[in-house]
Amino acid sequence: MTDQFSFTVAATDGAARTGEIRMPRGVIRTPAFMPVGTAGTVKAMYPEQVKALGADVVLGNTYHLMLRPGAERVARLGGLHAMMQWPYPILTDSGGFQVMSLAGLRKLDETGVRFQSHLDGSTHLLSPERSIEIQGLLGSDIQMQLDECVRLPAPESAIESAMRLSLRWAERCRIAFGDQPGKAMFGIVQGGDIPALRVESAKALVGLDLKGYAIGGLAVGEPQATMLAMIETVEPHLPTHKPRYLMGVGTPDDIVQAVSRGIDMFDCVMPTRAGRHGMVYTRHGRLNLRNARFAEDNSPLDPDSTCPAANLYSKAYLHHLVRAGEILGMMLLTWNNLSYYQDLMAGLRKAIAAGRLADFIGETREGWEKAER
Ligand SMILES: CNc1nc2c(CC[C@H]3O[C@@H](OC)[C@H](OC)[C@@H]3O)c3nc(N)[nH]c(=O)c3cc2[nH]1
Repeated sequence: MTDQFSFTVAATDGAARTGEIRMPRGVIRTPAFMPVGTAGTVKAMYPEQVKALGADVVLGNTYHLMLRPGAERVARLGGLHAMMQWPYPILTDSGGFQVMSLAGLRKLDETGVRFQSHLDGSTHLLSPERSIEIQGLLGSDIQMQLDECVRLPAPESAIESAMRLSLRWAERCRIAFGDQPGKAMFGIVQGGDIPALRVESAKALVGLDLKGYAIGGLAVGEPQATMLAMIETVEPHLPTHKPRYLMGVGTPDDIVQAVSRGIDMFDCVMPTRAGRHGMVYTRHGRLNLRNARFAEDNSPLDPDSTCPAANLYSKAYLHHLVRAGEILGMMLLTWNNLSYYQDLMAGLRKAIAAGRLADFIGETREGWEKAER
C-alpha cells in the first residue's frame, strides 16, 4: 500500500518552499496556517466558516481534551472529527506545553508529567505513551511527541536536560505510535537559544526518520531575532522533503520571516484570541477596535477583503460591539482575523510559486506600516 502520508515541494524561493501534504482526510497546502481549536472548537467560528476561509487543518490539544470531555469518551462518541464536524486533517499537540503552563501541582520525571487538573484538581499522568494513546483516541491525523518546552531565558543546564529528555520521549512516542499509514507523528526540536543543543536535537530526531519535524521551545518569551536565529540554526539539519512546523507562531511578521527561512506549518492563538479581545489584523496592519477613534468611523476594515466581517460592517459598529461585549463582536473579529491570516498564507504560497517572495514580503510589510502611522 502506498504510504498515505506524502509531502511534495512544488516550488522554492530561496529557503522558502510551497507544496502539499496529502493525507486520507485531505490536502494541506503549505505554507499553512493552522487555526487553534484547543478544546475541539475554533472559538467563535463554525467549522464550515473555518474551511471556507482556506484552512486545511486545525489543531486540537491533548491536555484540554483529556481533562474534558476525556479521550476515551471522545473515542466512544466517534472521535474528534465526527464530534466537531471537521472531516479534514486535525493536528494535535501532545499536552506537555499546556501542563507546564496551566496545570496545578505538577511533577516531571523520566516517566512523564504527573499533574493536577486545573478544572477539578484530579491527578493525571501524561507519559509519552499515554499522550500518543490519547491522540489516537481523539483520531488525530498528525500527532506530536510529548516534549518538555522550557521558557526563555533559562539556564543552559535546564535547556540541555529538557532537550535530552524530549529526545528520549521522542523514541518512546515513536514506539508507541507504531506504524499507522495515513497518519503521522512529528518530532519536536528543542534546545532553547543554544545553537549546539538545537543542532544535536535536530540531528537525533532526523535519525528517527519521522514524517515531519516541529521546531518547539520558541515563541516562549524570546525576542524575534533569537527565534529567527534558532530557525536558521536548525533548518539546514532538517530534511528538505519533510514538513517543518514552527509551534505557536505567530504574528503576521513572524510568519513571513519564518516562511522565508524554510518553515511550512504554523499554529498560533493570536488571530482567534486577539479577535475576542477587539484586536484585528488587516492588510493595513493591526488595529485595536476598542479605541475611541473608531466610534464614528463608518468605513469597513478592508473593502478589498472577500470576508464580510472585513468588507461589510463598519469599524464604528465593530467598535460598539466590542465595547458592549457583544458575542457578535467576537465572532466577526475572529472571522476577519482568520480570513486575513489565510489570505496571507495564500499570498505567500503564490509568491513562492512565482519566485517573487521578497517582493511580496516587501509589499506586505509596507501595507502594515500604513496603519501604524
Ligand atoms: C505560543 N507559543 C508557543 N506555543 C507552543 C506550543 C504549542 C502550544 C499549544 O497550546 C495551544 O495554544 C495555546 C495549542 O494547542 C492546540 C498549541 O498547540 C508548543 N507545544 C509543544 N508540544 N512544544 C513546544 O515546544 C511548544 C512551544 C510553543 N510556543
